[in-house]
Amino acid sequence: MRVDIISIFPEYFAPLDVSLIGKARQRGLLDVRLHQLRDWTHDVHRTVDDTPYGGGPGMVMKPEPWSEAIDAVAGSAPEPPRLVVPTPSGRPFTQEVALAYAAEPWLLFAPARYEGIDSRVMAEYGDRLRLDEVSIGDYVLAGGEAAVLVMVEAVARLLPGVLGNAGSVTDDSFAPGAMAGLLEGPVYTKPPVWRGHEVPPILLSGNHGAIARWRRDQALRRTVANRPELAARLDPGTLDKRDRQV
Ligand SMILES: NC(=O)c1ccno1
Repeated sequence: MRVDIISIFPEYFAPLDVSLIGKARQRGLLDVRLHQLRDWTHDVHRTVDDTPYGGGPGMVMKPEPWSEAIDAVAGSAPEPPRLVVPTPSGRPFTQEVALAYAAEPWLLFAPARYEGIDSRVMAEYGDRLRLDEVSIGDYVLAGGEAAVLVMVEAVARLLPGVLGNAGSVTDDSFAPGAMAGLLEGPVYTKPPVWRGHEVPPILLSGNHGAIARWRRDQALRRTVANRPELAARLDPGTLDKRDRQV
């Protein structure tokens, strides 16, 4: 997968050089290319923003630098990238969206600063680059860069070969299949007793069927406790009799 990121703070993405993502890049599983938006300005101050039409606080990012940058990166590629713009006013970025992005050969992220990008940029590229305006949560950041880091990590870990243990993906919270719509339950490792806290005996039983049942019960309980709105949306068809007793 190729990932291009256009930003006025490309240095913000240094974390993509470390850990799993860094290793995936070294192994050629992920090709991340960073671009400085100001390289597509033509004034001495390398200006990327201006005051908003209609008045109001803050500044709006000018359309010209963005369109020149996007055209330079995505160009007239026969199979152009999907353009992803992080914004609090976007649709929710969920595990389902991450899975969809992981199936894309090329993503182009356009994190904004200030009050956002002139909306005509989205109108210009909406169809051709399958524009997706997404939000990582109901809060406002100083810019979209942190949201891009979150999305790149959520997507990259789904790529074949990135995680050492592919099973980690199938057991994820929100993963499709048996865990669909459920939060992950508690996890434990050695020692069996720590400061008087015992590991639940079922996990030491070796009874894999009972362990799987216990883990699902715990996932259901945590989902009901922490995300009742998700629990309410669980497909009754996926709940068995035992689930209903939880
Ligand atoms: N919530 C978000 O995704 C976001 C992006 C930029 N600022 O906030």
